[in-house]
Amino acid sequence: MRGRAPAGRRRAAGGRHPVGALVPRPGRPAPRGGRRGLVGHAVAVRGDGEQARLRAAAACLCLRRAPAARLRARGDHARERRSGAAIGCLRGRRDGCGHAGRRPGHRGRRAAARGGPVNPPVVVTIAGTDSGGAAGIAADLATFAALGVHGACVVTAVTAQDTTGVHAVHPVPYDVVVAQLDAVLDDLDPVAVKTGMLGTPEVVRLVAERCAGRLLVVDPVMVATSGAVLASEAVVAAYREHLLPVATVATPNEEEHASLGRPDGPGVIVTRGGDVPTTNDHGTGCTYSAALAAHLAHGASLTTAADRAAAYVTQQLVAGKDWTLGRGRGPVAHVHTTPHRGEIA
Ligand SMILES: Nc1ncnc2c1ncn2[C@@H]1O[C@H](COP(=O)(O)OP(=O)(O)O)[C@@H](O)[C@H]1O
Ligand SMILES: Cc1ncc(COP(=O)(O)OP(=O)(O)O)c(N)n1
Repeated sequence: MRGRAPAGRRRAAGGRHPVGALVPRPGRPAPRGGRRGLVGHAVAVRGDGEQARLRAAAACLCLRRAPAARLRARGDHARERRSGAAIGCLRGRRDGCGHAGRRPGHRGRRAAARGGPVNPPVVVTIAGTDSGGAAGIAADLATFAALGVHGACVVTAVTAQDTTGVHAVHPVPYDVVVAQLDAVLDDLDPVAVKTGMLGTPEVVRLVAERCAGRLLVVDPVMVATSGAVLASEAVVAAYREHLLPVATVATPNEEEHASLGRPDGPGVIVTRGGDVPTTNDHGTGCTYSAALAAHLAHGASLTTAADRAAAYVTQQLVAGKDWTLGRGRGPVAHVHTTPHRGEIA
């Protein structure tokens, strides 16, 4: 649960190279050719009450890539699947489409042909760190791991933060954010992108430019639980102008929704608390949007992904409700009931 600060405040809101240098990677393979296009139509979703009510028209957001595109254009999903070409479709099996996830690369296809393991979907979070391990990158990567996707990360800001509040924010230099994003997009080719605290309008624009056309979950983080402002007016304006128009789905809470001018176009889920009685809820918004991105990456429809994300947050809030970590608003649980304890199976 992000803070409920007054509306006005909410809106303000190798080797011989030196440490931190950007080191060119010799012999790096050229990026895979062709940019993916997202075809299909986004889904009209809007929150209107206790939990966002989803008005989702089923959408087929297949990621087009020849030669699969020809099959897909004919709507021949079964043949496409047999050809090993199915990738990132937002209509899950339940919706009759049957796409399960991204197209595996050649190593994945060979492994699959042998009956071996296939690659997990890759999801990248572009967000800030929380030194307390509750929100931001920590929440996102923990949630991705729990939900069976490989998580990559682009760090936009470092925060000194704990259960009592945000004590300092240090934006990561723009060129370092660009370098992280280039590395992940070029090499790992994530099927989905999730954004959290972006920090500056320049980074908001960068993400809009570089990530349009992928499954894009935008959590427009503006204020922390503690009331600390994490986005300026200029960042909010950049969300409206650049990022929301290219998002697959945005997950503002009610205050953020108001700050953004109450967008009600395709793909808006307004989040709002829930029934679990707990004060250990620092990081719920990040966890919810990360879970949503993970389920979309697995090929769930938006409706299904939203339901599963809410169920995941509920489960983790229940798991941590009696914790007494820290002196303030405790973290949503990012641990699980069957942790690996070091035994060899
Ligand atoms: N106390 C709670 N019990 C059950 N689910 C919750 C609770 N708090 C949050 N959630 C779930 O997490 C989502 C995001 O929570 P919210 O408080 O809106 O996030 P934010 O931190 O962005 O304000 C909610 O829509 C809901 O699904
Ligand atoms: C680095 C960082 N990013 C995001 C938040 C906000 O987290 P969220 O889960 O959306 O809301 P709260 O947990 O703060 O209620 C943050 N605090 N830090």
